[in-house]
Amino acid sequence: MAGAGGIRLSNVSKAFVARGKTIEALRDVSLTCEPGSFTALLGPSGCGKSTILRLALGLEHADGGRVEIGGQTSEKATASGLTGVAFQDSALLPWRNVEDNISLPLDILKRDRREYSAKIAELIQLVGLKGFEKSLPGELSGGMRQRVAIARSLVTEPGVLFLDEPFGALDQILRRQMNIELQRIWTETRCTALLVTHGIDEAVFLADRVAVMRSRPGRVASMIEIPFSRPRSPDLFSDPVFHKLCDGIAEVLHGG
Ligand SMILES: Nc1ncnc2c1ncn2[C@@H]1O[C@H](COP(=O)(O)OP(=O)(O)OP(=O)(O)O)[C@@H](O)[C@H]1O
Repeated sequence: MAGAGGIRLSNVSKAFVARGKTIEALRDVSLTCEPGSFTALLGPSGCGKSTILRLALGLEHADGGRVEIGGQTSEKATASGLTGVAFQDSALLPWRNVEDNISLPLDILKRDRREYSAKIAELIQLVGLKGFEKSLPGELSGGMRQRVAIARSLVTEPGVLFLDEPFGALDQILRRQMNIELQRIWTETRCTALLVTHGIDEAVFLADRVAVMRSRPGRVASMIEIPFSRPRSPDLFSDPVFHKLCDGIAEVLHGG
């Protein structure tokens, strides 16, 4: 790994103009994720969570403030392969098999895929897809496709990993399993992770800190430290202290 880089947004603002109307997606957002930490972003629909990720990936430009990834601009961080990203809909190319989908970022960054063959095999093992190397996305279940997306996000050995509702389309049971797997994968890679999610329990289970956002304009309303030690056991999901914390976050989220 290139070394976990931190994520720093300082007083970031971003507005969009659509159909003659200005939408203030983010106003004065500051967020710092220390190297190697796991942060979850929770908030109502439209509060600007994905916009933060898009700014951090250099896919959008802030109107004001600064975005730094590992001390670099987001564009430089993305171009150097410091960042990895996995989206909700897995976004796999249907004509590429598992191995070829995982290696896609290498093609984009014009890296020699042959140098990564051991890494690709290791990632396939890490996400539990050994034996499916040559399978096409259409031959995989939703959970397996998301595992491919996670493996793909890790192929450049990124120091910073962005996850935009990676398990949002999965049912509750599979989602829990994937949460447990993601914890294991993150523990092995120790990259800096920023997870966008609508799941309070998912955020509390995985993160060191949960940032709760509010909308119109999008802003960080509260930062909650998660006290549970690691590794976190699946039993945590049924722990009364865990539930109390989730209930407290739900109150903050719903404006309590
Ligand atoms: N390209 C765009 N053009 C116009 N408006 C946009 C654009 N991208 C985002 N927005 C607006 O900015 C606001 C924040 O959007 P964003 O997708 O970041 O929210 P979100 O918190 O990720 O929502 P969700 O949880 O529903 O995915 C919304 O009001 C959205 O309509």
